[in-house]
Amino acid sequence: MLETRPAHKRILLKLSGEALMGDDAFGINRATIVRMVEEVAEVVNMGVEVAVVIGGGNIFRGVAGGSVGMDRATADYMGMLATVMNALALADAMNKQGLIARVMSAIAIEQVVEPYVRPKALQYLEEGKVVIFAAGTGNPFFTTDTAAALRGAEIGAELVLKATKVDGVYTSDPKKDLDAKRYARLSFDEAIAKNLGIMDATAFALCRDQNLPIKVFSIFKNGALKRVVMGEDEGTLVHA
Ligand SMILES: Nc1ncnc2c1ncn2[C@@H]1O[C@H](COP(=O)(O)OP(=O)(O)O)[C@@H](O)[C@H]1O
Ligand SMILES: O=c1ccn([C@@H]2O[C@H](COP(=O)(O)OP(=O)(O)O)[C@@H](O)[C@H]2O)c(=O)[nH]1
Repeated sequence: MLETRPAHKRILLKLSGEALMGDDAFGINRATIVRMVEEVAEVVNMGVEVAVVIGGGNIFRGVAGGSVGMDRATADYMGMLATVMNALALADAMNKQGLIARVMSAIAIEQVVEPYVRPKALQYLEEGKVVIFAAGTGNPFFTTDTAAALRGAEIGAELVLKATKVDGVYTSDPKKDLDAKRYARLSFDEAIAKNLGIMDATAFALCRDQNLPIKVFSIFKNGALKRVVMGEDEGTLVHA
């Protein structure tokens, strides 16, 4: 008989900023964000506690041309602010879908969103609200993947889910190498040693040290999030 209960109680979902563009050149594609939110709603309605870290590549890319030659830290702060915009759009779409979403920012912008306060985030999750962590880690030279690992560890998530443009971790970048093979699972040590570009080494190392597994799967595949949450065969598991 098929298992009908979720395999995980609390998850940290990392949503790619770039994937929010859909087929557009930059920005947020409405149909894409609505579809993502429907998928999240499905698992929330199954009783899974969901926290989200959202990227910013869709907006940051728009200014990346202008950021050439810019101070790296300044450009990174712009990237973090881009994630705040995405978080607001995502929360709005979630609230329209009937979910209750709360945005918490790692950078203080209190007129816009509340600051990240860990006990408050835990309280929201226990209440069944979706918590969207904005502004990454709040520090330049990091990525939202590392923010996902960090917040995932802080909230005691059982799994970090990286919803991205490819359907798993490959032996090399599948967008450049047609012969790349997908792993069903691999260890953190292997991912780091082989320098697999799907996630940065800081994120992998943090998850490895905290024994927090990562599942990489495609954001474009219908029902993939639910299948991951149900513990079904989907994407690639990176484990200790
Ligand atoms: N070994 C690999 N396996 C899978 N994808 C890879 C690999 N190396 C590089 N990539 C690339 O990494 C991209 C995902 O990383 P990134 O752009 O940081 O995603 P996100 O926008 O979700 O943060 C994929 O679109 C893929 O082209
Ligand atoms: O803790 C963080 C998280 C993000 N960023 C900046 O924000 C940008 C957008 O995040 P990311 O590239 O991870 O988004 P995604 O690839 O998911 O769209 C990054 O390029 C960084 O410039 C940062 O400086 N510190």
